[in-house]
Amino acid sequence: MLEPIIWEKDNLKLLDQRVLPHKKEYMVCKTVNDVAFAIKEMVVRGAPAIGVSAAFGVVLGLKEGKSINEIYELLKNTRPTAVNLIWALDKMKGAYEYCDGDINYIEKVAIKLFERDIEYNRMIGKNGVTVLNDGDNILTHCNAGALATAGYGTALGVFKAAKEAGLNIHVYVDETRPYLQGARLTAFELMEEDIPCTLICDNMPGFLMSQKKIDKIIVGADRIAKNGDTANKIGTYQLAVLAYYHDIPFYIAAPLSTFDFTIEDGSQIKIEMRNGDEIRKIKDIFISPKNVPVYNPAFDVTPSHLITGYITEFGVFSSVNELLNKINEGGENGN
Ligand SMILES: CSC[C@H]1O[C@H](OP(=O)(O)O)[C@H](O)[C@@H]1O
Repeated sequence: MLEPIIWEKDNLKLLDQRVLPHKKEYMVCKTVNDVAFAIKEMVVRGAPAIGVSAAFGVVLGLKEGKSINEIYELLKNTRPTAVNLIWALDKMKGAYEYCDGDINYIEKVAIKLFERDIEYNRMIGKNGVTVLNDGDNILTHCNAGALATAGYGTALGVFKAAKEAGLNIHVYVDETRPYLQGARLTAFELMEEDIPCTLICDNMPGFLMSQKKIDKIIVGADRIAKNGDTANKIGTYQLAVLAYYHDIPFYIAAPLSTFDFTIEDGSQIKIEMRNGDEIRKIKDIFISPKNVPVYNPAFDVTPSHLITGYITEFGVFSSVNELLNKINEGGENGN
């Protein structure tokens, strides 16, 4: 199993996703500033992975003697869209206040968040298998795999669980410009897992759908509002529109920590705008005029009416209300 995040007591090792798949290098984070840099520069990326890394960043910051509020603000301001970041920071701040700053207790909380992410991902995987059929061709976008989480994956966790369940599936992987999470990370993960996949350009899904070559779409998420509107990697919305037009089921795979019940709908989700050179360049080579104006939102928002279902650790739900009812019936653990 890939290990994107390794906690080693006094440092946090993060697999540098900027150089995958051809280089496997770890950035060793010894300070909270190192972790903040790693999140902002996408050394580590993916909503759950960002949250878990920030949790360990809190531990490193406290060991440096920084105040919890200073650490919280530093990490909170790295990337604005994935709610898992603030969710993890709130968990860590709550633990700090509960144990009055006992570093050993706080470290245990961070480790628990890491372990639970993997556990919940496996549950998401198993629940996701129920929406698949043997022989399905599934399209995914960006990377919602081990590299986007503590080490198993949400959307890719479904594909892993499907393989473990003996289903023969095939995955179309779009490249996902400009950071190329699909081409560089998802294709890498699926090849490592020996899950049949085909890499396509971002402009090809519509043609595949018109040929009826895609049976389902499963993607990850960065923030899901109370009404089910979902922020995910830029390009997700247009896939959902195409899926709706072609009557193809469109699923979001995400843990409860990605749901933001403090916001009513997607209009309240802050969309991260990233540096224009991410589009102007590929591997530091300009592919456009150096001073061409650029628009580079890292995410877009898919309205809930385009989403068939939400695959979570509690099960598969057609709406967020259905998920909330399940949780309220069975308590936090949903059973
Ligand atoms: C497991 S959800 C991962 C989610 O995060 C990605 O964004 P980024 O690579 O910019 O951190 C993308 O939206 C994925 O769906």
